[in-house]
Parts: sequence; structure tokens; C-alpha cells
Amino acid sequence: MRETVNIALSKGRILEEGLPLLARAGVVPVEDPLTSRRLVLETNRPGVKITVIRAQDVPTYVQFGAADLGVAGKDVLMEYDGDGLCELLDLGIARCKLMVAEPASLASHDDPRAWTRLRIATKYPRTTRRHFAAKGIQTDIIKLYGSMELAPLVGLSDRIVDLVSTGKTLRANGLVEVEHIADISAWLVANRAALKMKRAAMKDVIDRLQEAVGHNA
Ligand SMILES: Nc1ncnc2c1ncn2[C@@H]1O[C@H](COP(=O)(O)OP(=O)(O)OP(=O)(O)O)[C@@H](O)[C@H]1O
Ligand SMILES: O=P(O)(O)OC[C@H]1O[C@H](OP(=O)(O)OP(=O)(O)O)[C@H](O)[C@@H]1O
Repeated sequence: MRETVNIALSKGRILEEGLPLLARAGVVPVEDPLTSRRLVLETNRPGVKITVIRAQDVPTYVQFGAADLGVAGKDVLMEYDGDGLCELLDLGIARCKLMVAEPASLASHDDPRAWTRLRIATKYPRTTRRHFAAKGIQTDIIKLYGSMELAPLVGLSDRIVDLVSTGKTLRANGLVEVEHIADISAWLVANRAALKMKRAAMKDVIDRLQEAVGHNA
């Protein structure tokens, strides 16, 4: 029987930047996932399927074997609390930075070396707590699911931890970067058991993606 390989991708940037990469790797969905309502799509490669889910759910699907491979941002992987996942390949897409930012008015007289306790709004509580704990700084974290840049404007927090790419969103809201936490890009992740059980089929897709990333570099 043919081995199937199910690849989990998320709608939005990962799908938009991931589809051209998959196409270079010779994997093309038979329907356009950007417009289709179908959540599992067949591809031109027999046995290879693409599943479209929420970005934060990709590690969960892969950990529990509901997907064999997945494409997830390093930010999502750093925040994920689980194992059984293997980070295989930096795909070099959806590049950005995870940063601490604050209002320009605060930054003008702020000294990050003097920080002892911070009130921070973020979608990334675990990563934020870990980053500051390593530097001996206490954090009061307010978990948000989006629009972090709003938090300092409405007095929810003094600072935020969020993704920055062009810096437009920060600028538009009077915020400036004050500390770098991590460089972010999307990674190919795999279910550890599937890597062993479906070795040949998985290797074919992984090798193709590795070559496509190489060509991209
Ligand atoms: N401005 C950006 N520039 C580049 N990459 C980004 C940017 N924002 C997010 N990303 C990367 O793309 C991934 C997916 O982000 P996207 O905005 O498409 O979905 P999301 O809103 O985080 O997910 P969902 O709504 O499904 O929970 C992020 O995890 C991150 O790695
Ligand atoms: O530095 P920039 O280029 O402005 O990008 C940064 C923004 O992108 C992400 O937002 P999200 O994906 O939620 O929103 P978007 O679709 O507006 O980028 C992130 O949470 C920032 O708000």
C-alpha cells in the first residue's frame, strides 16, 4: 500500500509563501488552497496531501501524528509546550523578528539595563517569561491574541512582545523596538514516529523541500 504524507500548513503568510516553495519542490495542490474551502487537499504527487489549519495548531497536529509534516513559524514553535516534534529544516520564509517594543515617549528615557519588573502584553507568554527570567527580570504578562500594538496605547501594558517585519505597525502606533528576542522564520517540522514508519515517502518530500530551499538561498 502507498504511504501517505500529510503536510499541515496555515492560512495566511505560511500558505502564501509556502505554496511557491512546495511548487519548486514539485508538490502542487490540485485545488487552490487560497480559495478552496476544503481543509484537506490532494496534490499532484500521489499520497501527498496538504491540510490547512490555524498557525498555532500546526505543532499539535504534528505532535499527535494528525499531520506527518508541518510548516510553522519559529515563534509558534518556541511558544509550543510539547514534544514528539522534530525541527528539520529552516524554510527561510515568513521572516521577521520577535521584539520588545514600547512607546517612543517611554523609550526616550528608558534604560533596558535598569529593568527589574515589566508589564508586557503579548501573544507569546511562555517565550516572553523565559527570555526575561534568563536575565533575572520579573514579568507581569497580559496574554492577547492579536493587535498587541494597541495595548500600550490604551494603558493595558507598558511594553509589548510582538513580531516585527517592516516596522510599519510599530511606527503607525508610536512604538519603537527596544530589545531583540529572536530571528523568526518558518520551519519544516515532522512527527518523530512518522519519520521512522513512513521513511521513504517522508524522505522524498523532505529532500525535495531541502533542494527547493537551497535553490531559494
Ligand atoms: N509581519 C510578518 N512578517 C513576516 N512573517 C510574519 C509576520 N507576522 C507573522 N509572521 C510569521 O507568519 C506566521 C503566521 O502568521 P499569520 O499572521 O499568517 O497567522 P496568525 O494570525 O499568527 O495565525 P492564526 O490567525 O491562524 O492563529 C507567524 O507565526 C510568524 O512566524
Ligand atoms: O512590522 P510589520 O511589517 O508591520 O509587521 C508586524 C505585524 O505583523 C504581524 O501582524 P499580523 O500578521 O496579525 O497582521 P498583518 O496581517 O497586518 O501583518 C505582527 O503581529 C505585527 O502586528
